[in-house]
Amino acid sequence: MKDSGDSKDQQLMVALRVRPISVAELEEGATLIAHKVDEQMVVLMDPMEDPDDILRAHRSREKSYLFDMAFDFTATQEMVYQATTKSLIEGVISGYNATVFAYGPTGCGKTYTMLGTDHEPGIYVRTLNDLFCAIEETSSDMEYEVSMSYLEIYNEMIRDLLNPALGYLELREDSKGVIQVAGITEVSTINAKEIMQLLMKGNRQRTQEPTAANQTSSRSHAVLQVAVRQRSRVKSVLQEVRQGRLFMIDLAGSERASQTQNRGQRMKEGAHINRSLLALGNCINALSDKNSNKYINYRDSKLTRLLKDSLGGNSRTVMIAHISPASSAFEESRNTLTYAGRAKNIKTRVKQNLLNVSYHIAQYTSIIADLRGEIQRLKCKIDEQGGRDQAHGRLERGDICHIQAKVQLHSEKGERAEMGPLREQLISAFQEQMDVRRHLLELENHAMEVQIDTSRHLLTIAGWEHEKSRRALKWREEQRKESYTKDDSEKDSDTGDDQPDILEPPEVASARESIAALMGEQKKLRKHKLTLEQRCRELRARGRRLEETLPRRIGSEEQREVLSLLCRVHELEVENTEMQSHALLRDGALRHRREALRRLEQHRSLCDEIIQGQRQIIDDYNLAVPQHLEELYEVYLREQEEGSLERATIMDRVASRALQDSSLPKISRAGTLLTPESDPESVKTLSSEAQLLQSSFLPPISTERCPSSSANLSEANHVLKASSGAWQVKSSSVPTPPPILIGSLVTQEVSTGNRWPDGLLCCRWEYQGGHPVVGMQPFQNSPLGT
Ligand SMILES: Nc1ncnc2c1ncn2[C@@H]1O[C@H](COP(=O)(O)OP(=O)(O)OP(=O)(O)O)[C@@H](O)[C@H]1O
Repeated sequence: MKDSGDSKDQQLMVALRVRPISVAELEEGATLIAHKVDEQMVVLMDPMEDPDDILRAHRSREKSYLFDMAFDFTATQEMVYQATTKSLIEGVISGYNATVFAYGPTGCGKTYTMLGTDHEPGIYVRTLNDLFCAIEETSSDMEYEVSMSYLEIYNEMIRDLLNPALGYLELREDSKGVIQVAGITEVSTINAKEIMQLLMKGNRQRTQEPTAANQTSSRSHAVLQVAVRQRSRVKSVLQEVRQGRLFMIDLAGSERASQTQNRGQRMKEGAHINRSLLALGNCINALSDKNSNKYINYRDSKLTRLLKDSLGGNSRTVMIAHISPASSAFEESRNTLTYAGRAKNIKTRVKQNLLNVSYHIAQYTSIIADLRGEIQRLKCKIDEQGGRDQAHGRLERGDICHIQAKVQLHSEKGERAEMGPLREQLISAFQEQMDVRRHLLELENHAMEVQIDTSRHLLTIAGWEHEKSRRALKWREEQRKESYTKDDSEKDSDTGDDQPDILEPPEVASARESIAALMGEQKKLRKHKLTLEQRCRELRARGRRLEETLPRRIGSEEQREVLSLLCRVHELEVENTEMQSHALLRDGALRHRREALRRLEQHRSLCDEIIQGQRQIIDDYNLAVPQHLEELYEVYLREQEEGSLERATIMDRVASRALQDSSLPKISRAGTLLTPESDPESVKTLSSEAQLLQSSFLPPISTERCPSSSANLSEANHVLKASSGAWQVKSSSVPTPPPILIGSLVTQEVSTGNRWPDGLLCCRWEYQGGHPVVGMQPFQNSPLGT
C-alpha cells in the first residue's frame, strides 16, 4: 500500500515543438503552415483550403491549438529541457515517479529532443547531469542508489539496449502493480559521463532504418529508465526509503505506413508501431474522456503496459509532441495536434512512494514497547549489580588485602583495554538487531500491501461473480415471463435454451492473474520473514550472551558503565522512534486536511463553473431572476473580486506548509534538527506563497478603455499611465483571472505583434511593491462599454 499522503491529481503536461523546416521540404516546394502564436498556442493552416472559396468563406483556414507550452524553431535544447523536464528531477529524488515522452510523426525531431547531438545534447543528458548534481548536493545527508536501464520495443518485442545479447525480454507486474522488465540489465552508477557512454552505445543498437521521411528513422520505441532510491545517512529505526522512477521515452514515428511509402518489413514495423501507438491513443482517449468510467486497456501493447503508471497512475508525466511546419506534413501535423490536445485532459494521480503512516505508527509502537522492555531489563540488571556490589562491599570491607587486590586489578591496563571492544561489540550487536528489525518492518509493510492488493483483486472478482449471478437471475426471470406468455404448443417446442455465456471483463481476468502472482509473492515474503525473525532472535541472544560474559571479563563498575551506556542507546532509539512516529501522525493529519481542502476547492470550482454557466444563460436569454437570487449573485461576485476565498486558501497553504515543515523534523547527519527557517527549500516556498498572499490582498485600481485605433502594449501602457485613475472601476467589469495569468496573456499578444482590435477592454492592476499587470477582456460585457 503506497501512501496517498501527498497524492494529488495532476494533469498530463503537454508541450508542442515545431521543428525548423528542412532543406528537403523546401526543395519539395513546401510552405510554412504551422506557427507558434505565443508561449502556448500554435496555429495550423490548411494548405488545401482556398481563401477565395466563397462557399467556405465562413470557415477559417486556421485552427489554433493550445498547449501547456509551445516551442518553434527558435527554441534551444536547453529551453525545451528547462521548461519541460528540469522540474521533474527534484520530485524523482524525493520519491515521485516521472515520465517524459516524445511523440510525433517520423522525422519531426523526437530523437533530436530526447538524445540530441554531441553539440546540442537533448533531454537525456541534461536530465542525468542535473539529477546527479542534485544527488551530489544532498549526498552528505542522504544515501542514494541509482540504477538505469535502456530498452527498445521493436515489433512488440523488448530488447535490452545495454545488452542486446539477452534476447527478447518479458514484462512482469510485481505485487504492487509496478511493471518490470524481467532480467533487464540495470546499471548502477551515479556518474553521468559513464551513463552517457552507455546510452550512446545503446542507441547505436537501436533499430534504425531510412524511411522516405527520415534518413535515420528510429523504428522502435526507446525507453530509458532511471530509478533512484534515497535514504537518510542517519540510521534510525524508521529510516524512510524513497524510491522514484524516471522514464524518458523516444517513441517511434506515429506516421501511417502510406505516408512514408513503406513496404515489406517497414510495413510490418509500421503495423507494430501503430499497434503500440494505437493502443496508446486508445488509452489517451479513454483517460481523457472526463465523463467516462471506461476500462483503460493497457494490455493491448507492450508500450501501454510499460506506460501504465505514467498515463493513468502514479507519475508526473510530460508529453512533448513534435510536428514539422511544412505544408506537405499537414495531415500528420493535424493528427498530432489533435492527439496531443486530447492528451491534455489526462490526469495522473501522483503519490510519493512512501510507506503508509498508520501502519508504520502501529509498528513503531511495537518497537518502542520492545525497546522499553529491554531498557527495563537492563536497569534491573544495573540495580542488581549495584546490590551485589554493596553486598560484596560489606563482605569485603574488612578484607583489606582483597580490596587492594581489586584496586590492583582495576588499575591494570588490560581490563580497560578489554572494555572498549566489548562495548563496541554490544552496541554493534544492538545496531545489527535494529537493522534487522527495520528490514522486518519494511517486509511487513510490503506484506500488508500485498494483502491489500490481493483483497482488492478478490473484491473485483467477487463483484463480478455477484454481477454474474444478478444477470443470471434476471435472465431466468425473463425466461419465466416469456414462458407465461407463450401458448402450450410453443412451450412444447421450447428447446430449453441455456443462459448465453457472459464474457468476463478484462479487468476480472487481470485480477485473477494478479492474484496468482500475489499468492506467490506472499509465500516468498512469509519465508523471508521467518528467516529475518530467526536472525533477530539470534542477534538478541548474542547480545544477551555478551552481557552475560561481562561479569567474568570486567569489573562491576565497568560493567555498570557498559550496561548504562547500552541503556542510553536504547533510550535514544526510543526517543527517536517516538519523535518520528509523532511527526508521522501529525503529517498524516495534515495530509487528510489537505485532501479535504483539495476536494472542497475542486467542488468550489465546479460550483463557480455552474454559476457562471447559468449566469450566461440568464444573460443570453434575458431571463428574469428573483431579487434575492440577484442579491446573492452580487455577494458571490464581490467575494470573487475581493479574492477573500483565494486568500484564505493561500493562507491555509502557507500555514499548513509551515506546520508540515515543523512536523517532520529532518535530521541532519550531525544529528541536529533542521527547522523550516534553516531549510532553504521551505523558506523559498514559504516566501513565494507569502508574496502571492500579499499581492492577492490588493484590489485592482483602475481600468481604461483601449484607444479605438490599433495599439500595441507599450502604447497602451503609456495611455494608461497618462490617464491613470480616469476610469474608476465598477467591480463587475474587472476580469477575474489571477494576475499571473493576465500577465502572461499580455505577453502573448506582444510576442505575436498583434494589434488590439477595437472593442477590447484593457485593464491595469498595480500591486504594492510589484509590477503593474495589464490584461484584456472583450468589451461587450463591461459596463464601461456603454
Ligand atoms: N529542433 C530542431 N532543430 C534542428 N534540427 C532538428 C530539430 N528537430 C529535428 N531536427 C533534425 O531533423 C531530423 C529528423 O529528426 P529526428 O531524427 O529527431 O526525428 P524523429 O522524430 O526522431 O524521427 P523518427 O521517428 O523517424 O526516428 C534530424 O536530422 C534532426 O537533426
